[in-house]
Amino acid sequence: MRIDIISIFPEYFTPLEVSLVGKARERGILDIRLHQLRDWTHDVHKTVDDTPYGGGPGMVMKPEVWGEAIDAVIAQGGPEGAGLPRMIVPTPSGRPFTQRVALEYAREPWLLFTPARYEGIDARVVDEYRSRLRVDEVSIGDYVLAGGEAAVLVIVETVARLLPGVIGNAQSVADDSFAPGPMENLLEGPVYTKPPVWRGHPVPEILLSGHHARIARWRRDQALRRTFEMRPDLIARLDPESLDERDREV
Ligand SMILES: N#Cc1c(-c2ccc3cc[nH]c3c2)n[nH]c1N
Repeated sequence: MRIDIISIFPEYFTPLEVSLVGKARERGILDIRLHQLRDWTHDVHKTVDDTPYGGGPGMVMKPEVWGEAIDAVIAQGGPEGAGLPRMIVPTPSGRPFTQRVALEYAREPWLLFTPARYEGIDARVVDEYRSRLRVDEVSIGDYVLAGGEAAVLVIVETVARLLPGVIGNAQSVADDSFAPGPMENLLEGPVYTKPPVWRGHPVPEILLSGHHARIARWRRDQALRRTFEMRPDLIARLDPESLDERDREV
């Protein structure tokens, strides 16, 4: 997968050089390219923003600069056969970024991220590229960041771990909270490792039993309880068909 990120803070993406994403890049699973938006300005101050039409606080990012930058990245071409990139615009007013959306993105050969700053990008940029590309305006949550870069970090890491070969144990991905399937809309329960007792806190006996069916049942019970406690809104979204008799008792 090829990922291009255009930003006025390319240094914000240093975390993508380490850990899981960094290793995926070293192994050639991910090709991430960073671009400094100011490289497409033409004034001595490298201006990327201006005052909003209609008045109001803050500044708006200029369409000309973004247009030249996006056109240049597209012109570089992507992976063979990839065609044009899917453009992802982080914004608090976007559709929710969920595990299901991440799975969609993980199937794409080429993603182009355009994280904004200030009050956002002139709306005509999205209008322009919707006529040429698939453009997604997405939000990573109901709170307001100072810019889109942190959202790109979240999205890239979430997508990268879904790529074949990135996570050693594919079952771990399949067992994720929110992963489509038996765990969709369920939170993962508690996890434990050695020692069997730590500061007087024992590991639940069932986990030491070696009885895999009972352990699986216990884990599902814990997931249902945790979801009920922490995210009752998700319980309402559970498909009743996916619940067995035991689930209904939890
Ligand atoms: N995604 C997302 C966002 C943002 C966000 C995204 C872009 C900009 C540009 C200026 N401020 C921004 C906030 N806030 N909260 C989210 N869930």
